[in-house]
Amino acid sequence: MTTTEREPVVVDTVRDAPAVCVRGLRKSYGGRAVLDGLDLEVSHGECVALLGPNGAGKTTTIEILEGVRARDAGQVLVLGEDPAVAGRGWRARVGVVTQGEAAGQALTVLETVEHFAVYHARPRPTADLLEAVGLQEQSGTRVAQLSGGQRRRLAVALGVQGDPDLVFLDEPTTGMDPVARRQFWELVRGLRAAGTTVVLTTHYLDEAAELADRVAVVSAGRLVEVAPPRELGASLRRQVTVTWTEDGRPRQVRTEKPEPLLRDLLLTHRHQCVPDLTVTRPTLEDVYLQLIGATGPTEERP
Ligand SMILES: Nc1ncnc2c1ncn2[C@@H]1O[C@H](COP(=O)(O)OP(=O)(O)OP(=O)(O)O)[C@@H](O)[C@H]1O
Repeated sequence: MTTTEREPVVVDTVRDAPAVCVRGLRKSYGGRAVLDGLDLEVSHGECVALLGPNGAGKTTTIEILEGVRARDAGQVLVLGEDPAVAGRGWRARVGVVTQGEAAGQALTVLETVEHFAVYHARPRPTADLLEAVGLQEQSGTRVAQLSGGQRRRLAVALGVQGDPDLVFLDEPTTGMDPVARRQFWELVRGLRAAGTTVVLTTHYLDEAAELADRVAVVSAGRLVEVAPPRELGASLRRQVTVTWTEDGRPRQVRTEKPEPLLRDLLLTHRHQCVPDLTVTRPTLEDVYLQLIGATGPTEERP
């Protein structure tokens, strides 16, 4: 090869495309818009948590991405294919944990896991899977006799049994006790470490902060904001809330620069104790509640 010749640049468009790409997604039920132009991108190997109030459209979104619910409009690509028409090869690469029951009632946990193993080309070993979700001791228990949290664990086991490239988890830890939740978090971290893309919905802010590279806040069928948990609502986070009691009444001021207010307060009180003075920055929960418009107005200072 001469110096003027170049290696051809090969662009693998499927590999370079995001794992999930959603543009202008719309869905109505009976004329009522539930998804109103939602946009979302998830990179390969990323974990994105969808957060939003009840009825925001999270499950509808995730079911459209799984290919089990039809959309009205918008573009959707999951692992480079449109889920509405993707075939068996695509399905084998996508794991799903729904909010509903994943298995029949009469079989034992072990029988259930082994029963579903035949649907996968390379199923994860049953013993590993039961250990990962903390169900070893229940392997001989019938599904009908499992607690709600144990059933969620079984659903998670079945969702990741085929070692998928991407897994959708719809409220995976609802009903789990704190120990089971932490076990589940470990399982998700293990999936992430193996390069699996994870899209999950949750109502637990600590779970989103713990697991997600980015949190996508959905409200009224639109994406309000998407950012790493620590950066979510950056402008809101700069706001400091100062509270104190004045003439027996609680006062609250939100400001980006609390110093002048604090100086005024200290001067007014002649550098004595300002009653019930607190100075706080918003938590993830505060930011989330503001993003979805669930908190009332407070006094603002520039
Ligand atoms: N099959 C359906 N027919 C009619 N309305 C539906 C249907 N499925 C969902 N909805 C409505 O669409 C809205 C969004 O529901 P969705 O389940 O997507 O919300 P969500 O954000 O997942 O809520 P939650 O946090 O409570 O699970 C809700 O008002 C719900 O009642």
